[in-house]
Amino acid sequence: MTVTALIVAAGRGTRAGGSRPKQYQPLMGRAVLARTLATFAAHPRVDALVAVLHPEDDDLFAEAIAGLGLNIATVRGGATRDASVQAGLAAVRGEDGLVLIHDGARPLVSPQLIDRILEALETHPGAAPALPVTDALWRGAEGLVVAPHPREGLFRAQTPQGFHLRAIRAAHAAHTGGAADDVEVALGAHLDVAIVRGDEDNLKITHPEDFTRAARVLRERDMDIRTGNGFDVHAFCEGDGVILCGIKVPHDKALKGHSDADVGMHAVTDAIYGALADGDIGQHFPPSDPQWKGAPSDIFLKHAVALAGERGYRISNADLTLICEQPKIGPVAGAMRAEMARLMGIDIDRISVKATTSERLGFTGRQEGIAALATVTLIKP
Ligand SMILES: Nc1ccn([C@@H]2O[C@H](COP(=O)(O)OP(=O)(O)OP(=O)(O)O)[C@@H](O)[C@H]2O)c(=O)n1
Ligand SMILES: C[C@](O)(CO)[C@H](O)COP(=O)(O)O
Repeated sequence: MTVTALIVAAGRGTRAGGSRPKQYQPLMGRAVLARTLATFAAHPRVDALVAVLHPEDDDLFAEAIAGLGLNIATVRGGATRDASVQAGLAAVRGEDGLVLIHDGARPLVSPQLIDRILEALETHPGAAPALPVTDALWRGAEGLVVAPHPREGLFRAQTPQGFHLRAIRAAHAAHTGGAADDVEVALGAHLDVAIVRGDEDNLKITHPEDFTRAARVLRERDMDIRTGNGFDVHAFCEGDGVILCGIKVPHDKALKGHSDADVGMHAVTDAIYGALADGDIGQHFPPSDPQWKGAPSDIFLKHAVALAGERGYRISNADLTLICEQPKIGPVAGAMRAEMARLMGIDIDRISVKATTSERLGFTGRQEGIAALATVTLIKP
C-alpha cells in the first residue's frame, strides 16, 4: 500500500517564541522542519510527502528545504491543527493507501518508530505512538494540590499517527469541533487505534527550552563511531626472544626492525591512526629519523592514543591477531592484553589478543617472520 507522510507545519509556534515560527528555527544548524521532512523522505516505506504550510511561510519553507532535493507536495493550512490536517488529507493522492500524520515540530522522529506504526497498521485501521504516564498525577487549582488523580491507563500521545487513508478521511469529514490530534478524530468515528510504544526522544518543540533538549538528543544520536585496521610484518633475525605487545617472549630468534619491532603493537597503533584517518606509524615516526632506532614501541602507541583523545575519541576496543607458527602466543596473551590495556588506558576486557598459524604456508609458515592484523574502534560521545 502507498504510504504518504502528511506533515503539519502551519502553526505559528507562539509558545516557542523566536523571530520566526519554531519549525523554521535552526536546531543544530538545520531547520526543525527540514529535519522532520528528511527523516520521512529517507524512510524506505514512505512513498510521498505532503507538507501543510502557513500562507505566509513560503519563503521560509523554500529556505528550509533548499539543497535537500526533496520531492514534496505543499498545501495551505488552516487556523487550527485539525483544519490543517484536513487540508493535507485532501492533497494526499489516491484512496486506499496509508497516511502518517506527523507534527512538523517533532524533528526527532526515528525510522524505527515509523516502522512500528506501519507494522501496527497491518492489523488496525489506526495506530499511534504514546508513552505511559509514569509520574504521579494531581489535580490542582490556584497553586494548590486539590486531589491525586489516578494515572493508570493514561498515556502521553505523540505523532506520527498512522491511519488507513480512506478511514481517516471519512472520520475527519464527519468530525465537528476541534481535536487535539487525529486519534481523537478517529475515535469519534469508532476506529480502533492501536497504541504503539512511543519514544521519549520524539519530543515536540513547544517551548524555548525544547530546542536545548532536542539538541542534547541530537548530540547523543550523532555520536561518531570509527573503525580502523592495521597490518604489520617483521622478519626474524638472530636473537633470544621477541617483544610482542610490550611483553618479552622467549624464542630462539628476535624480530628485525628499526624500533623494537613489536609487530603487534604496531598493528594496533596503525589501526588507531587509520580510524583517525591520519596516516600511519611511518608518517608520524619516520624510520629515516635516527632517534627512533631501537625505540620502545609504546612511544608510538601512546602517541596514537593521545591523538585520539585530543580529537575527542575514546578507544572502545581493539582486536589483534598475531600470525606465526612460533612462539606460542596463548600462554602470554593475558600478559599482552594487560600491558596493552595499561598503555591505552582502557579496561582489559576491551582488548583481545589472539593468534593463528598460517598452516605452514607462506613466510609466516616458513617461520621467516610474524605478521599482525588489528582492528580498533573509536567512539566520540
Ligand atoms: N493551525 C495549525 C496549528 C498547528 N499546526 C501544526 O501542528 C503541529 C503541532 O502543533 P503545536 O505544537 O501546537 O504548534 P503551534 O500551533 O505552532 O504552537 P503554538 O500553539 O505554540 O502556537 C505543529 O507542527 C504545527 O505547525 C498546523 O499545521 N496548523
Ligand atoms: C498531536 C500532538 O502532537 C499529540 O501530542 C499534540 O496534541 C499537538 O500539539 P498541541 O500542543 O496539543 O497543540
